[in-house]
Amino acid sequence: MEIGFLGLGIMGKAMAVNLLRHGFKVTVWNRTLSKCEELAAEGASIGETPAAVIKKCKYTIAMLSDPSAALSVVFDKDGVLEVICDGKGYIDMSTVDPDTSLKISEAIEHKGGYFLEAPVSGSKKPAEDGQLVILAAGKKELYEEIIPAFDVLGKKSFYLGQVGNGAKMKLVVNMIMGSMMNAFSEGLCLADRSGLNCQTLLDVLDLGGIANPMFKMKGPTMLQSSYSPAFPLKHQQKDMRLALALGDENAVSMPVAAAANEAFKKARSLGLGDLDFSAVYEAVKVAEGSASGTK
Ligand SMILES: NC(=O)C1=CN([C@@H]2O[C@H](COP(=O)(O)OP(=O)(O)OC[C@H]3O[C@@H](n4cnc5c(N)ncnc54)[C@H](OP(=O)(O)O)[C@@H]3O)[C@@H](O)[C@H]2O)C=CC1
Ligand SMILES: O=CCCC(=O)O
Repeated sequence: MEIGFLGLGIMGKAMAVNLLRHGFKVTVWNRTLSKCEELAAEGASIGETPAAVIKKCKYTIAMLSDPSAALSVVFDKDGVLEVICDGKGYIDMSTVDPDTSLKISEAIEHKGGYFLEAPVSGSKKPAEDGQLVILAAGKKELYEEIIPAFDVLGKKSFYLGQVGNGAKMKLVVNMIMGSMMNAFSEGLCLADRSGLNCQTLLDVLDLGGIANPMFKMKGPTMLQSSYSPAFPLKHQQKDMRLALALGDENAVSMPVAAAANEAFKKARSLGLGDLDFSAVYEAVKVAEGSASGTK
């Protein structure tokens, strides 16, 4: 199967490499074209524009930062829409809002192409290991045809029905995750300020009913103020913002998520947007007066 891949950031690069290593022919494009070289060294072909990739491949996957990037790659000059046609499939795995997905879907189907949204749960390491959780929605036939690739990229795929449901599911999951990360950060601060050992707190948490992989993985690095990005904080804040907008539309009051969003915004204003989202801990520390340097 020949697959196009648009967007070679933290996730896109890991996913494209995985496809190559499992025998797929992959043609890649990235806005910063130099990032394609590493993939070429793994055997990928390079497309000069999104349109060139679509032209060459029956199926193209996109993994882009946010709604404006997802729209730009489809609608701008040399974009997907210029060449997509009957029989071609476009799979957007970026985390965007349902309206963005719908706009892209309608434009592509208007040209005769097929569209699937398929955001993912899981970060850099699961992307490298093919252990993502795929939240797909849209054209069922395309979902069925692209399963061999999803089986390489993920440990489980869900088909959620009409376009928008994948985006909504992803935003709900990340809204919960962002709120948890804030509660965790406040807990670490409280433990520290009240004279407890934070490592002991991590050990206690890990043995109880709220043990979870995120606390286990991020806790030790947070205690070292080490935030090498797996999931950039600016993207987590984008997801909180999009989830809150979904809450607005549905008249769902989400004071916990709103407070968490404020903390991520504060962290961005402190220049932490490109670090891992766990760096929100530094913003929480600033708020209570015990910030340290980050790594
Ligand atoms: N990292 C993670 O743990 C996870 C991320 N996600 C989601 O996946 C998506 C990608 O995340 P991630 O790989 O971490 O992000 P990165 O910031 O590492 O990569 C973003 C990608 O989008 C491209 N891009 C940004 N703006 C534009 C634009 N205007 N036009 C064209 N391309 C653009 C970048 O190109 P360039 O190289 O030129 O900047 C890059 O390829 C996001 O939607 C994120 O929320 C989902 C699950 C986990
Ligand atoms: O969108 C990013 C999700 C990160 C994760 O699931 O660990």
